[in-house]
Amino acid sequence: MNSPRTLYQKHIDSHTVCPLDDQGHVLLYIDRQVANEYTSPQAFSGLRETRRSVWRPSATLAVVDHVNPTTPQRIATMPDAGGARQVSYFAENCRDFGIELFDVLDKRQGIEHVVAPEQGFILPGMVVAAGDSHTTTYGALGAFGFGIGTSEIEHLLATQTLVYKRLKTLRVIVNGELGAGVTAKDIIMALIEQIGASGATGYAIEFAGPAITALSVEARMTICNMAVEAGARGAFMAPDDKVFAYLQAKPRAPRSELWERAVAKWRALHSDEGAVFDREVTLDVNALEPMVTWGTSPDQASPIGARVPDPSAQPDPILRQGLQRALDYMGLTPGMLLNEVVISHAFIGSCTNARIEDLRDAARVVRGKRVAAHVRAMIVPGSTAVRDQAEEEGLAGIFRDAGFEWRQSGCSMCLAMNDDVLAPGDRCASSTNRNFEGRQGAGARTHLMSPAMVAAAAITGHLTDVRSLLAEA
Ligand SMILES: CC(C)[C@H](C(=O)O)[C@@H](O)C(=O)O
Ligand code: SF4
Repeated sequence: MNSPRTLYQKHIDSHTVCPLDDQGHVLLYIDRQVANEYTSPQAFSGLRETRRSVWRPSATLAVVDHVNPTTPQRIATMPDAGGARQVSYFAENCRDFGIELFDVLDKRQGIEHVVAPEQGFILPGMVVAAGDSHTTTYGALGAFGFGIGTSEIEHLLATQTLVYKRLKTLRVIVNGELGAGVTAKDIIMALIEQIGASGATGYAIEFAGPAITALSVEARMTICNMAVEAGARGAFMAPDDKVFAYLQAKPRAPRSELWERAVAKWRALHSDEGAVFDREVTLDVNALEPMVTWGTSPDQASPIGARVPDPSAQPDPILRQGLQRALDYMGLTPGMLLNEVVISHAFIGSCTNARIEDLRDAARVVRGKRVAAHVRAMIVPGSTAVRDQAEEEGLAGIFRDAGFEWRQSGCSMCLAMNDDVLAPGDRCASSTNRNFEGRQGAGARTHLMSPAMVAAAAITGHLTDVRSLLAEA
């Protein structure tokens, strides 16, 4: 009898072309890849120099997302010369190598990790690699996604395979039931806080447990997306009926008999009873509060009701120094209440939290209220399709009426590679995934939180427990 296997082992076993050594390296077949204008240019240049072609052009979807502007009116020309070059070289590469491209004027454009699932381009059981670390997002669909570097992109485009080293497995079991106003973002932030920003380095995470099954597919994407902030190079969840329902009507999902056969296969995509994980972590979310970061690493986070930590209480001198540096950069005083931290900006966007459900969550908080006078608040939908849907549902109107800027889709202020950049000293409540120094602009300060929490901060002008506003409504 075969020994029980984890879902990770099943993904890797079914995609192993051949083992390469006895150190765990294999040649791994990759079903699909997504490419963006920022990390693909050198890979294409490499192919050009060596006169190689793309092995399977239909396995690649190309999306412009990192550098394009998000000004309310869509424009084909990039305002910045560097960005313009990246976008035009990307288009040239896609044309010459026969790859389908969603350019900025395409109605299907958006952030790659929002667009690929919404197109049904990613299906359960697939192994997906891309030149972007948040490719882990696809784990929510029962696919195995991970980020790769530029030379690997070149290898992948040329051969549809990668040299891959097996990871260790970590199962995160999430128990309990989320309270009102507490979301998937808070679960993943609490996990990262608990295990640390490199707590899952070397591991693939499988998320399981009742609190995960209870989540919508989009909420599960938030968790898999941010798992990379704990160091995981891959995160996934066993696909269930919710995933199948999510995928069924998507443009590129299989149809009729093929669909039935696919679903029957996908039902076997779970860890076997008795499968052994290298490590297991349990999280209980019954008492979980909305989380916010106060530092410059995603694990420097606390429940909104807490205070800014005091470095002098940290006995380890190295950790104490790191903590002090984070607080200096963030301009925070030890002991200060988190919900008294005044913000200048609010940003709802990114592949972590700018899907339609995120916008609905935020709109629920904002409806009938005004953004605080000293705050500049922006909404950058995760994709053009999300933007259109939000217009149709009347969410855009709610945001505009409240004083939010309603913009076009892209990575935008998640990493400030276009002209959506904060100034030194600006302080932003942000629904994104990284709060590193300078992430949203040199000298700018980022507080990560859920989109509903960003909405609450935008309204009151300071970090705020969203539950207090929901109770009022
Ligand atoms: C630009 C890209 C390499 C990067 C990533 O890999 O994640 C970006 O998307 C980010 O979020 O920092
Ligand atoms: S939205 Fe942010 S995290 Fe996501 S791909 Fe773009 S830059 Fe990276």
